[in-house]
This record gives sequence, C-alpha cells and structure tokens, in this order.
Amino acid sequence: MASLSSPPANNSSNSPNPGTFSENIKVSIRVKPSIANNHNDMKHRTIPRTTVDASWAIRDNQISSSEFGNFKFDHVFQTPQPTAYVFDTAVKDLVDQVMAGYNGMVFAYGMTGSGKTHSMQGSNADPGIIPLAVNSVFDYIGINSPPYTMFKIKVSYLEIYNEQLRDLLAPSTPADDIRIRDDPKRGVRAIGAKEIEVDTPEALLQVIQSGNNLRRTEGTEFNANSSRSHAVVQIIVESTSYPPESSVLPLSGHALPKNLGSALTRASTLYLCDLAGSERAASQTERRKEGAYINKSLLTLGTVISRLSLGGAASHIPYRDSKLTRLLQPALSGRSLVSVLCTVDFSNHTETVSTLRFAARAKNIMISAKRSTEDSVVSSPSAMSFELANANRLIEKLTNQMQTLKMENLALKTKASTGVNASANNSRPTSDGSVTSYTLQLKIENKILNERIEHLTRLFDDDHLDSLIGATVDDDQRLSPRAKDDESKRKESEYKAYIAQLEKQVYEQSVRLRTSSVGSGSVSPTSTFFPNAKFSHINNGGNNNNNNSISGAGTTTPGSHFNANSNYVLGKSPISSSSPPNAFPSSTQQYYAEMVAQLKEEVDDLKESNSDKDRIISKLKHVNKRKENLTAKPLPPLTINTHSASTAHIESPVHSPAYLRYYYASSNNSPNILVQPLKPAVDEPFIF
Ligand SMILES: Nc1ncnc2c1ncn2[C@@H]1O[C@H](COP(=O)(O)OP(=O)(O)OP(=O)(O)O)[C@@H](O)[C@H]1O
Repeated sequence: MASLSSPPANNSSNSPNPGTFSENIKVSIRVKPSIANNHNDMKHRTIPRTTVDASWAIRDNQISSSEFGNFKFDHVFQTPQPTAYVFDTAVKDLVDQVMAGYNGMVFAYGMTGSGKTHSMQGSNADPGIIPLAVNSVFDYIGINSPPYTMFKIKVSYLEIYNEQLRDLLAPSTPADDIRIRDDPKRGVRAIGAKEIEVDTPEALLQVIQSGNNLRRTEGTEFNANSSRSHAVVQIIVESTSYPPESSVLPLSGHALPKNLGSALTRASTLYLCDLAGSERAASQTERRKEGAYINKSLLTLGTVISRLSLGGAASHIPYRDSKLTRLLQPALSGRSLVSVLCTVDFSNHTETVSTLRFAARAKNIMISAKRSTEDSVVSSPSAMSFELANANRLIEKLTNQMQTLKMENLALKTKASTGVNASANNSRPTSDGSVTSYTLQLKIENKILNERIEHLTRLFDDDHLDSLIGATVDDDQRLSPRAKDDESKRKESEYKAYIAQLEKQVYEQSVRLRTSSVGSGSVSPTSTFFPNAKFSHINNGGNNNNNNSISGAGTTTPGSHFNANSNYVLGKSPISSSSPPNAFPSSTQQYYAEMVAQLKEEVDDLKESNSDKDRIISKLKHVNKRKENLTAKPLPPLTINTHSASTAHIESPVHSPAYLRYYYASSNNSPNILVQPLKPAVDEPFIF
C-alpha cells in the first residue's frame, strides 16, 4: 500500500524541500445495486444482459468469480453505502493532499449505465463525489489549513465530445481555441479554457451546475440519461504560505509591514472526471458515432493505464492518442495522486470482467507525487484580509452546520413527541431547502402581520367596541367606553342611595308599627310591585313627596320620576292623610326587606357588569399599549426550521401558546404549524 516519504499532506510546512508521496493508484469498485434491490425503479433496467452465467462473491475488498478469478482492490462498495461513504473512504484524503500542494485526480470508469454519473455528480438526496469534494476543499481552508496560508480557488470545466474539447463555462468558445499545451508552471493544461475564481462552496457548485446543464446527455438503449461526453472539472488551488515571522503581524487597526518577506506559493489541481461509459454498438447512427469516439478514448485510456502499470518497462505512453488522455496527462503521468472508482453491474458479466481487468491494471500503477512549491516575495496587505476571509468562511460554514443540526434535532424531537412522520425528503435538508424555507418563512410572517393588523383594527373599531360594552350594560345609546363607564358608576350610586332610603323607611315603619295598633285591610305586595325595574332616576331629595314617594306596577320610563298615579303608593303623605295606621300590613316590613335584597342584587349585578367593563377597558388599554409597541418595534421574526406541505416547525420568540394559536388557527389555508417556543412555556410542543 501507500508509503509516505513526506510529512502528512495536511502538515503544510515551509520547507524548501517538497515532499514526495509514493503509492499505488488507489482503486475502488462500486457495485450497482441489483434490479432485485431496485424493483421499483425501472430506470435501472438499462444494462444489457449477457448469457454468461457466473456468480460474484465479495469479501474483504476482493471480488471473486469461479469463472474469472479473484480481483483485490483498495475498497469494494456495495448498496446501501451512500456516495458520502465512498467519498470519505476513497477520496477525502486525496482532496486534502491537493489542498496541501499535490495534484490529484478522481475518475469514474465503467460501462454505460453502471453508475459513474450517479457516483460523481449524485443528487440532492445522495450527493456525488464532485459536490462532496467541493465542500471538502472549503472545509480544508476553513478548518485544516495551516496558519497564515492564503488560498485562491479557480475552476474550469471541459467536455470532450467526439474528440473535440468544449468549454462548459464558455460554450461559445470555438473548439479550436482550446488547446492542450505544456505550461511550464502547471504542466500540461488546456490553454484558452475559462477559469472562474470562486470563494465559497456555493459559488463553486453553482459554476459546476451551470456546466452540467450544458453537458451532452442522451437517452440510449442502455441508459435513459447517458453521458455522451467525458466531463472534466478542474479545481485549481493556489496557496501562499507565509513564513513563521508572519505571526508577528500586528493586530488589526495597526499598519501591516510593507512586505512579509519570502513566502511559498503552491499551485495544484484536482481533476474530477465523469467519463462516458464504454458501450456496445447503438442502433442510431448519431449514437454509434459518439459511441465509437467514446470507446476509442477509453481504449487509449486503457492502453495508457496498461503501459503505466508496467512501470519503467514501458517505452512509450500514448497520451496524445486521445484528447482525454492528453488532458489527463499531468494526472496520469505518475506525478499526481489518483483514485479510480470503477463502477460495475454484475448483471452484465462481460463488461464487469472488462472493467475489473482495467481496474486491476490501474492498481499496479505506482505514482510518485510531488508537492508543488515555489518561493516568492509577497507583499502583505492582503494577508490579513485572506485570514479574515478564511475565518469568515469558517464561521459561515459552522453556522450552517449548526442550523442543519438544529433542524435535524428539532425534527427528531418533534417526530418523537408527536409521532409526526416526516417524509424522506423532509428529514434531510436539500441544497435548495433553505430557499424554500426562507420563502415560506416570509409568507408566514407576512400572513401573521396581516392578521395582527386586522385583529388590532377590529379591536379598535368603535362599532365593535360598542357591541362589546353594550352587551353588558344594555344601553341603547352608543357611548364612548369612558362615558359608559361614568354612566354605570352613576347608576350604581343612585341604587345605593335608594337602598339607603328604603332601609330608612323600613326602619321608620318598624318604629311606627311598634308604637301603633295594626288595623284591618291589607295591601299585599305582589311581584309587580317592584318589577325588575330599570331605574334611571330616583327622586332622592328635594321633591314634593318629601323623599318618600315611589311607585311601581309596570315599567318606568327612563329619565322620568316615579309616577304618582301608580297602583301602589308608599309615602308619608298618602298614608298620613288618607289611610289609617293599619294601612301598613304586617307583611309590609317583610316586603320591604325583600325589596332591599332585590335591589342589592341588582347593585351586585351592576358591580359585576362594571367589573366586566373594567376588564374590557383594561384589556383595551393593554392592546393599545401592545399596538404602540408593535408599531415601534415589530416582534422578531419566527424561525422556520423544517417544513413540508402540511407542517412547519417554527421557533417562536413568543412564549404564549394562545397568541400563536390565534395567529395561525384563524386561517384554513395556513399549514399546520408546530410551535416550539424558544423558552418553552409548556413542556410539549403544541400543534394547531
Ligand atoms: N450505486 C447506485 N445506487 C443507486 N442507483 C444507481 C447506482 N448506480 C447507478 N444507479 C442508477 O442507475 C442509472 C444509471 O446510472 P448513471 O447514469 O450514473 O450511469 P453512467 O455509468 O453514468 O452511464 P453513462 O455512461 O451512460 O452515462 C441512474 O438512474 C442511477 O441513478
């Protein structure tokens, strides 16, 4: 296996003697899941069958067949290992070594439909080696890079279609303008190909995606989405490492020295290739022509690999026989680290054997990778800004990771506590998930704000207010809350005064009864004597009845005094003038007592309605205050963690379930919102 003759690749040093990295090419096999494992996925029924009957066994990274023998590799991957596992096992170290100044190449090789594009490009659900390598590059810059090292990342993306080079980042560039030449600094490279500098993984992935969109794919008999070209992403890494004295760089706010003296610059390239698949003759002429070119370049690649595997014994390596081998020459020539991923589908034994033989030959190739290095004098001003940029990238990355973890954590908690069964798509954030989530968040925020405005408008609407207060005081007049309050208080004091008056009468009558004889003839109080009157005014002083007249039997007219023409009269004048003392029956005292009790009840009712009003008024004051607060300082936005068509998980700065319930439950169109308060007011999350 690999022997190291240099310090570990990520141990970047400023030693003038660059390390040499000697090892065999790393070769891995990835076995496409069988149709039996994918019976729901008809697109896997693409590989032509052969009649060879052989069964393959996999053990300890060795693939064996009784008919074709044993093949031993660095790794053999099978379902259900995802591409991330393949990457971590077979590619990640190589990417780190490229970051430390070595050239490196990863390519997928195999027959059509066996999973090269699946492995290299992948999908949102199962990202491929290319996007994983991109993230790894920036991880290195943010986390593993040595101090005082600046990185510049550039990318180019070329396609070789029918032996013609095509720039996927500048498709209008004529094929003839892109030439493969020896560059004294970077070795063999495509001159004229566009290189785009990027400083975030997102930007790099976007550039690659724009190239993918231009890549030629066609449906063939063997693969519904077959790559008809070889695609080569080149990530060019330029790094500058400052000498240890850089550590005396003044802190920000102070002037930097004019130059930092001698620094080491390195340039290395990571080649990521998704090759077109070897294939049998197609029925369409166009496909046949493409297939011929594909096969020819793969044949040359096979020959180059075969010759390289002979070591010093091979006299001539035919790099120039195809554009593919010429472009990959720097990576194949033994100076680069190489990891080959061969994809096989056991359902086609002939192609499987052919691929395994290619892989076995590649495994024999010994490489001796050299770390590029060059002394240079670098002036300083950008040093700190690079450090800052690197630190910012790290912060951004860690923040994103934290967000993802929070989302996953919340989704898991929610699932555990509510039994909500998130779909596979929801359980894993997708690359465009944040955009969708952000849009949803804005929509919901918008909805909440609109509803709050409506709610507050309703509360402040005079009609609504009157109906609220009118319901408790039974007042036809549409008064302001304050006027209604005053009115109610006034009535209460009238009642109290009247009760006092009645009590006084009762007292006087009882004194009189004690001192007078009781005559015949009685006046029976009836329930109509004092109906549940709604007194507006009670004559409580200064009138002709000497404060003692009151009448009942029927309703009183609001605002009127008690009517003297009533059926029953209680008062000094009539009693003293026309009735004998016995005009007051013994039951009268009891009656008065009942009347007093009844009036007390009414007073209590009034008090209660008063306190209802107080509550409403204080609520209105509270709402008013909140309205002012809201206008002055809107509530912090809710954070949506995960969502699906029907459920969104939100962290809310508001700790009131009732508040949230109000704002979400009022619309039928709103999704179910699962709210987890930041500082939970309740133990369990609640669902509206
Ligand atoms: N390991 C795997 N796991 C799941 N699906 C796979 C796997 N390998 C391949 N497939 C599926 O098989 C189909 C063909 O794969 P893919 O397009 O990657 O083949 P290819 O080798 O790139 O073919 P071509 O050379 O024609 O471009 C795709 O639908 C892909 O998703």
